[in-house]
Amino acid sequence: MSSTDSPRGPVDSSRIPRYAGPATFARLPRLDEVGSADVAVVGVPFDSGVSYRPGARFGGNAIREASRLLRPYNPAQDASPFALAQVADAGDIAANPFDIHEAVETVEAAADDLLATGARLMTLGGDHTIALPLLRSVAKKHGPVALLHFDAHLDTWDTYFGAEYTHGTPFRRAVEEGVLDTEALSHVGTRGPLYGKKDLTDDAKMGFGIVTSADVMRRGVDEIADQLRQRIGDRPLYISIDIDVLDPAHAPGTGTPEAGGLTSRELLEILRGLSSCHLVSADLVEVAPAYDHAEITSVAASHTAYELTTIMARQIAGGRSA
Ligand SMILES: N=C(N)NCCCC(=O)O
Ligand SMILES: [Zn+2]
Ligand SMILES: [Zn+2]
Repeated sequence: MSSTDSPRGPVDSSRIPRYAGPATFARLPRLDEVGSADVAVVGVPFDSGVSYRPGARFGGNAIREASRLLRPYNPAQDASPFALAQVADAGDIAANPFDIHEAVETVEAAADDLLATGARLMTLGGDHTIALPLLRSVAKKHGPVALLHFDAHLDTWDTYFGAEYTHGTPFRRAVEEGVLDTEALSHVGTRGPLYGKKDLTDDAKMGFGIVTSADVMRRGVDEIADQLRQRIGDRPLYISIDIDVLDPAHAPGTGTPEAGGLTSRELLEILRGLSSCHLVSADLVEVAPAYDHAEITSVAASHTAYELTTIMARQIAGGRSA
């Protein structure tokens, strides 16, 4: 978007029924219709890194479908994100489903290209493997970034079946590669059985702090958001959200569900509490629509991506650099 143009927003659902036409995120224009964007919503239909149920390759398009009902004004953040910044749907990155190493390279290169245009990324997965190339790309631009990782799982395991790139291992690789600022790493919503206590000690050695889903329930969303904000400070922040951070009642459509998770209300409120953080890009992964019911999961995901997009748009409008 050139500085003189105002952003092109979503299709007006009071004139064209919201269920008409092909789905883009929030009925926004495609990136090729607007030339460039401040926030690029991009899909990565890739799920060859999963350890249990497959199907997250269909997540991005399910979120786009569910996002038809989003409206332009976000009262929770008192902002009209699509008027504050040009947000556009950049389509999908074509990652090779039969070669994980090649797919990881493809995602990194495509993210590099989008970031080089000055856009921030709101990536719709895909499985959690894709966080690694996205973090590599973001770190090339910003240096090591703070990470807020919302997930039932740690995803700092070493390998599965000898494979280093899987959906359970991206954040260990990211720490090893130096793309994360190890002073500001937090998991939020962690719960469920582990392979052993060593999973936790290894994770702590990498620098991660853990806010369990029980912590969120006991201490409440405001206190948790305050604590996270303090840890992040002014650092460039990347937020990675695995939809399985939500309880299976709120997100049945995912590959490795664990009981006892966050409500969608808790997740959305914690994110709103982070609106002053310097959010440089974000991903939302592990939506697997084949296990969903009545779009429960993809509706929650669409609202989650909307809050993240709103945070980025407000900062862009406030003059904060990408
Ligand atoms: N859903 C993600 N990203 N990871 C789960 C890996 C859990 C496991 O297979 O042990
Ligand atoms: Zn997970
Ligand atoms: Zn995960």
